[in-house]
Amino acid sequence: MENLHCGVSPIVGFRFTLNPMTDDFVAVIKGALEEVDTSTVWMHTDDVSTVIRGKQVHVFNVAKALALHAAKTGVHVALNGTFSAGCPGDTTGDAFLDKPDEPLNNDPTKQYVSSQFALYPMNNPDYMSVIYREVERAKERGVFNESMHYASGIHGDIHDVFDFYEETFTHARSEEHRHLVMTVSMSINSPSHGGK
Ligand SMILES: Cc1ncc(C[n+]2csc(CCO)c2C)c(N)n1
Repeated sequence: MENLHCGVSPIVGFRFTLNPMTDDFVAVIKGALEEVDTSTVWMHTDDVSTVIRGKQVHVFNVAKALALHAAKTGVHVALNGTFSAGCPGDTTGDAFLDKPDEPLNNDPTKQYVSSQFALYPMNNPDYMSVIYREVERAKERGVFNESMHYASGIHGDIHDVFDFYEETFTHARSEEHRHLVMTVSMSINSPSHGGK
C-alpha cells in the first residue's frame, strides 16, 4: 500500500449518514445522493453510510450541498458524520485529486442548521489548546451556540456553519500533526427550532 506514513496523503474524507424523519426516507437520501453534483469526489454508498473523498474544497462543498438538498424537502433531517485528513492508511490513487479547485454546487438558499462538533487532533500532545482556539474561532465567526460535554454547539445559516467547519478543519491540523478527525452532528428542520 502506498502512503503508509501519517500525513503524506492530501486526501480529505467524510463518512456520513443522512437520516430523514419521514416514511419517504429512501427518496430523500437517494434524491440528495443522485441530484447533487458529486463528480469532484470519490463516493461510495452502502446500507449504513456514504463516504466521499477528494480535495478538501470539494468534500466540504458536496457535504453542504447534500445537506441542503435534503433540507429543501422540508423534512426534518439529521446528518451525522466524520471528517478525516492525513489518515495513514488512505491512498491517493482513487481520490480525484486531479480535479480543478472550483466547487460545482453553488445553491445560495438560506437554511438554519443546529449542530455539534468535536475535534480530535491525532497524535498532538497540545490538542486541548487546538480545541480551545477553534472554539474561540466559532465565537468570532458568530456561529457558536453552547458548550457541552464532549462537543461544542455550532449553529446558524448552513453556509456560515460549513464555512466555519472547513476553516476549523484547515487550522486544527498542521505540517507536524497532519492526521485530524472531526465529528459533526447536524439537525435541520427540527420542530425544536421553532420554525427557524
Ligand atoms: C448518506 C447515507 N448513505 C447511506 C445511508 C444508508 N441508507 C439508509 S436507507 C438507504 C436507501 C435505501 O437503500 C441507504 C443507502 C444513509 N442513511 N445515508
